[in-house]
Amino acid sequence: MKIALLGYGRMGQTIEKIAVDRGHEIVLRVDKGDTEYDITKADVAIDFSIPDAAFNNISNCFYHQVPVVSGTTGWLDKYNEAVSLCKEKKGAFIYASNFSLGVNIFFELNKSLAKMMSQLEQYKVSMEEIHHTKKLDAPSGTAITLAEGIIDNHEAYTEWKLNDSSGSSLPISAKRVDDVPGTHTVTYESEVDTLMIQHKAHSRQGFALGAVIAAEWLKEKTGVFTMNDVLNIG
Ligand SMILES: NC(=O)C1=CN([C@@H]2O[C@H](COP(=O)(O)OP(=O)(O)OC[C@H]3O[C@@H](n4cnc5c(N)ncnc54)[C@H](OP(=O)(O)O)[C@@H]3O)[C@@H](O)[C@H]2O)C=CC1
Ligand SMILES: O=C(O)C1=N[C@H](C(=O)O)C[C@H](O)C1
Repeated sequence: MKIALLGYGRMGQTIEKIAVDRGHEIVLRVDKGDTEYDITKADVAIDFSIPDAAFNNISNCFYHQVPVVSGTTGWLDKYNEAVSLCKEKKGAFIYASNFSLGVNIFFELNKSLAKMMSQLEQYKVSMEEIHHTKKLDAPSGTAITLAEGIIDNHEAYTEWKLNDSSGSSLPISAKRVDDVPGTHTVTYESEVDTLMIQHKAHSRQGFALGAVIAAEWLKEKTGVFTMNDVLNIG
């Protein structure tokens, strides 16, 4: 499979190694300032760029009918626009805030737990995410997906807020520490005990492998999909 990498930073370079190990060829590496490139030489594009660039990178793939997998976070105010454009241009698209297989299981576990805890008023929920200091967005895309999973399944919460537990807000704390690839913790606390679920990435390998698996799955499809479609869960 011929792959275009849209964004050749920490994730782009990790994806390259895994893709080559799985027998794929990288035919294009696009980074800041690269505007004149031929996306059509790729069978599939993988976008791990920056919040300000993701929507344009993804749209360009739709205009040229190149299937695109995006893991860039912090641009989701334009997600619905991207979905509409994909459908209009008969493109193929998967976005995930986290491509690691473990986190996608964690997302489902989080929803089931929220449904059960919704019946137990004595427990208050909070979330924490920890990432490296170079991360541009806060809270992380993964934390937002986890928060949405709780809000959809727990009666007491209607929105999430950074460090604010007032009213029906689910508080998220975002910490930045050198070199941490990504740790997410959901905590339910009562007066008598604490229940926690956590996913801790040991490196970027898991995110990159999931993105390559998603690209292999998407290559000859048309439509808008999620990692649940790829993994057949949820
Ligand atoms: N969904 C998931 O599983 C995961 C998502 N992420 C997300 O992926 C994104 C990238 O993360 P990471 O690799 O760590 O970040 P990096 O900063 O290491 O890489 C981003 C790259 O994008 C480049 N870039 C800037 N502008 C453009 C543009 N217009 N087109 C293409 N590339 C451009 C940057 O260049 P320059 O440095 O010169 O500006 C940089 O090389 C982030 O949004 C992060 O949150 C990260 C890990 C997992
Ligand atoms: O920027 C990162 O590094 C990561 N970003 C994603 C996010 O915002 O959730 C996924 C992962 O946690 C690493």
